[in-house]
Amino acid sequence: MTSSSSSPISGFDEEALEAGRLLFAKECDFIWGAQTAEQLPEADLPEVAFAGRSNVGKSSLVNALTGRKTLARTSNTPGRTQQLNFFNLGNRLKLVDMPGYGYAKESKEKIEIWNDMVRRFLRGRVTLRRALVLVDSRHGLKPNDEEIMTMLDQAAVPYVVVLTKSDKVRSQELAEVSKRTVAAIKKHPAAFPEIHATSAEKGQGIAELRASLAQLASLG
Ligand SMILES: Nc1nc2c(ncn2[C@@H]2O[C@H](COP(=O)(O)OP(=O)(O)OP(=O)(O)O)[C@@H](O)[C@H]2O)c(=O)[nH]1
Ligand SMILES: [Mg+2]
Repeated sequence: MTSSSSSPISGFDEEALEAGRLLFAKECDFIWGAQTAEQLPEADLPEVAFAGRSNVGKSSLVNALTGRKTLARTSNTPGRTQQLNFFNLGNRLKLVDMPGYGYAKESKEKIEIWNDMVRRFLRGRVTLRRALVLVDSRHGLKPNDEEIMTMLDQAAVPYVVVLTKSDKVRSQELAEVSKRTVAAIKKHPAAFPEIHATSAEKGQGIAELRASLAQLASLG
C-alpha cells in the first residue's frame, strides 16, 4: 500500500518516512503521570499530546507509533487512562497520553480535576508543539471534539485530526467520514486542513504519522 492510499495525507517522501522510522525506533520510556495541574512535569522537550474521547484509541496509538504493545495501558472499557502520562522518545520528543473526555463514570470532582488539568495543559504549555485530536472512524466528530478543537483554536495550538480504528470501517465509509471531517474542520483555524486515518491494530497510516511527528522533534 502506498502512503497516499493508506492516509489522506499524501506526499511523504522516502526521506520523511525514514526520519519517522528512525525517531520512533528510539527508546521510549514512561517518565511521569500527572493527576492534577500542579503535578505537570518540567516543560523541556517538544511535546505532542494525544487527545480525544474516552476509548477512541489514544493509548493504543502511542503503542502503535512506538511499536510497543504495553507501553501505554489500554482497555476495552472507557476511562482507562486516568492521568496525563508523559513518555520520553529518545530525548527528542515527549508523547503525552491524556485521559479521554466524555466519560461519565467517575465522580464529578474527579472529572472536574481532570478537565482542569487537560485544559491547563492544552492552553498554557510552551513546549506543546502539536495536539492530535483522535476521532473514531465509525462515529466521526462529536460535540465534545468540537469543544476541544475550539479550545485549541483559542490557545493557538496547532492540531491534526486523526481518524482511529480505520480497520473497523469499509473503505467507502472511511472516505465518507474523511470527507465530512475535512469539511467540518475548515472553520477551525488551528486545525491542519488534512487529516490522518490510522489503525493501531493493522498499522494503516502509522508510518505517515511517524513522519509527520518527526518534523517536530528536537534535533539535539
Ligand atoms: N480494531 C481496533 N481497535 C482499536 C484500535 N485502537 C484501539 N482499539 C481498541 O479500542 C479500545 C480502547 O483503546 P485505548 O487505546 O485504551 O483507548 P483510549 O483512547 O486510550 O481510552 P481512555 O484511556 O479510556 O480514554 C481497546 O480495546 C483497543 O484495543 C484500532 O486501531 N483498531
Ligand atoms: Mg488511554
